[in-house]
Amino acid sequence: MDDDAPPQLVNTKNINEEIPDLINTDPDDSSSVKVPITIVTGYLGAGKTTLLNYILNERHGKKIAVILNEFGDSADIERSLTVSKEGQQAEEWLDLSNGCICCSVKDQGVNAIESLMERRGKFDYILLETTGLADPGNIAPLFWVDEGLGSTIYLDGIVTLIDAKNILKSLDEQPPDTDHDGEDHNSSPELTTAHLQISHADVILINKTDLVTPEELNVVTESIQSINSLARLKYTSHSEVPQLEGVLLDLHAYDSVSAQDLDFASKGHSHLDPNISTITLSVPVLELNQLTELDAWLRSILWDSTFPGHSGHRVKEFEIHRTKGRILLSDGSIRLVQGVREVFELLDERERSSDSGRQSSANSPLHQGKLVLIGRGLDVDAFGKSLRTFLAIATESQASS
Ligand SMILES: Nc1nc2c(ncn2[C@@H]2O[C@H](COP(=O)(O)OP(=O)(O)OP(=O)(O)O)[C@@H](O)[C@H]2O)c(=O)[nH]1
Repeated sequence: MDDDAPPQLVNTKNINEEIPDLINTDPDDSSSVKVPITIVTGYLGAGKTTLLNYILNERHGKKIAVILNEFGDSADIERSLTVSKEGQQAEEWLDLSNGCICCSVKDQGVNAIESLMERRGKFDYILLETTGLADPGNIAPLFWVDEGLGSTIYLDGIVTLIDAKNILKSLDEQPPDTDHDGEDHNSSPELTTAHLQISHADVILINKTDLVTPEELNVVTESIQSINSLARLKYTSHSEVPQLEGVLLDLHAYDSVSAQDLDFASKGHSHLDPNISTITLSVPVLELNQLTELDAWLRSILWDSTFPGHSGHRVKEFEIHRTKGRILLSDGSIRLVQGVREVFELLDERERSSDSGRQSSANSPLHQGKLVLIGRGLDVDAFGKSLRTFLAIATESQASS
């Protein structure tokens, strides 16, 4: 964030003195409610800081805490997890005139959030701006899994900003040979940071639309949708998003899966990018006991990057960044599938809709289940065949035993 922005900042050096007032033992108050966090990512210069300044200066009725830091890659996260709190705390806390608070942190990713949570009650939303080189797939599971930070925070969504003028160049860049942790766990020399930021996004803001022609914008849109057909797209100039609610914030992207989103993803977007794409698989109506097989199939493709029953060497055939699905069961119930990289959940829709206060009636009925996968090297026919075969073999062996 620029040193000279945003305006009207009031320095709250003595913020710690206010903490006792914020601690409330009433279980019904805000301190027992999980706080949503939205990750704002995007390549260098895409407009992330401009977006946060915009949000911090708008009157939106939310008390938003912003964290700016160097949440770059898994090596950064590990470092920040192991550094003691007294270590290299480099925070600057600012109270903004519209009720937001802002925390500028350099390399204390997880500690910054823990320290922020000590100020609960002062804010009801967290925005985390990552560096331009961050891979959101490394960061998202920190807030999603139900332990550690995940017990006080829930991941609401990942917003990726795109520089409409430069994105095609960024997608063509030669990526580094390995990740920062020295391991080639993406196993793909073809994917750039820009690919990863697009493939993990729940919302994509195509920014800097003032710098391109409508024709150029169409090409950019097609390229992005060919990578990630699930994300909702929004066009912006100077990162201005007049309505935040439901567009950037409060998406519930990790605890709900709407039939409309899956329908949209399967609308046959072109496969322009040779490396990475979105595929949609139809899943037949399953018996309750077939969920075990579905779970085993998902573990194989997400944990081992290979189809179950694959003999011989376990080579990584593909990599999956994002998984979403609605599975219909013969008893009329629905299971939701949510995944980021190897972390995934199979959720009962009824529980989730009451959890998140959302009603599933917003979802049009599907006659069969759907599973949407975003990742590298995904061949829709091979995946469909593997899933059908695996479920059929399991059903046959259950019938004969
Ligand atoms: N013309 C134009 N310029 C923009 C727009 N959005 C942002 N900018 C400018 O682009 C530059 C980079 O914007 P930032 O918001 O700093 O981008 P960032 O993603 O935070 O950049 P890094 O922190 O370096 O990754 C700034 O000079 C902005 O004023 C836009 O929609 N149109």
